[in-house]
Amino acid sequence: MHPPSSSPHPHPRRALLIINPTAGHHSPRRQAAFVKHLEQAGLDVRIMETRYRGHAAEIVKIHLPEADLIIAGGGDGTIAEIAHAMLGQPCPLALWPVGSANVLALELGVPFHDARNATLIASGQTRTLWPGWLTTEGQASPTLFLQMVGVGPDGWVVQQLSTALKKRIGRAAYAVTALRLLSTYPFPAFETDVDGRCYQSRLTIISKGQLYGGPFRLFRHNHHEEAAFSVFMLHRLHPLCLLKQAWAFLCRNDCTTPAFSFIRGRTITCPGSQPVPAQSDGDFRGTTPLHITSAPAPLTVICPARNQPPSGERNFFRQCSLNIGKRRY
Ligand SMILES: Nc1ncnc2c1ncn2[C@@H]1O[C@H](COP(=O)(O)OP(=O)(O)OP(=O)(O)O)[C@@H](O)[C@H]1O
Repeated sequence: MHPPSSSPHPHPRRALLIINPTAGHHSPRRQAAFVKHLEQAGLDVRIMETRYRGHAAEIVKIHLPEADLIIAGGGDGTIAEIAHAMLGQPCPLALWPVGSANVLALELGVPFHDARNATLIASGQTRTLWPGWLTTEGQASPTLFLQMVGVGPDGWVVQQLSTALKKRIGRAAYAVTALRLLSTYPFPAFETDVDGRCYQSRLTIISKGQLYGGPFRLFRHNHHEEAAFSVFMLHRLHPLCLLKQAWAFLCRNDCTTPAFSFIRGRTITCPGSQPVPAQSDGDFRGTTPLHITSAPAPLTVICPARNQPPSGERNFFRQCSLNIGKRRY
């Protein structure tokens, strides 16, 4: 049913590079060097910089017919915005990961070395991904996501995050904001319905990939090429359950505490009698009630062939992440 997942794309030559100049690791100098690498690899590059949120989608709508491929220069939010505007088109999407977290690029094994990435982009090696499709309360139309959705404290942290702080200290801004959770966020319980089964949760993470918050591996499986998701739910805040889970995590044991669930699902709904904040791919998306399913069409993305471990997994984190990876999803 799904199209072939890994194939070379025929002669992509006219590249449209759409750049978010406010993204965490972008600089004009790095941009000039990257463009040179792309040109040396044989691509004709046209550069367009965004001026505001939503501008990248407008650029795609206007200039897509003149491009053989589009390169999204930014973080996960900009990539998702561009991917949404390209959905259903045969034109492939390449990534230039210059955001703060770049979780999708880590997940897909896109090189962070710009010369190597330019060579990959020119090679036209693609995979076919099935993005997620999120609708939240008050949203006129669904939002595409490529990596994950967080509902509850995760959504609250992204909602409260100061853009200036993120620009100054990068990913650490999430941790600093998260410290305020304990004093400010009420941790309400809310319903999460996964393929018709209903759970009580205080934090729900719906993910296409394995990584969370950068190089941390939370899930064992990767569903980028399937119309499915991994779902993590935190059911209880009982300190003993949390300690038990933390201990099992450190000892690399499986843990049967009822505080957590890892399951797989295709359709997720949080009906929400009270509004609970949600984020997708690092941007605040509103509140519950929300509904998640797969996007109506796949997306062709230039990246290495599958079955390589996520490129961002570092040794220390690999040790930790293997623990949680041993568990369910
Ligand atoms: N010129 C712009 N000014 C302000 N916001 C922009 C601009 N261009 C894009 N955006 C929006 O900024 C949001 C965040 O940007 P982006 O994801 O590229 O970088 P980041 O937040 O540094 O990286 P990451 O998502 O990996 O943490 C995106 O949702 C995007 O739509």
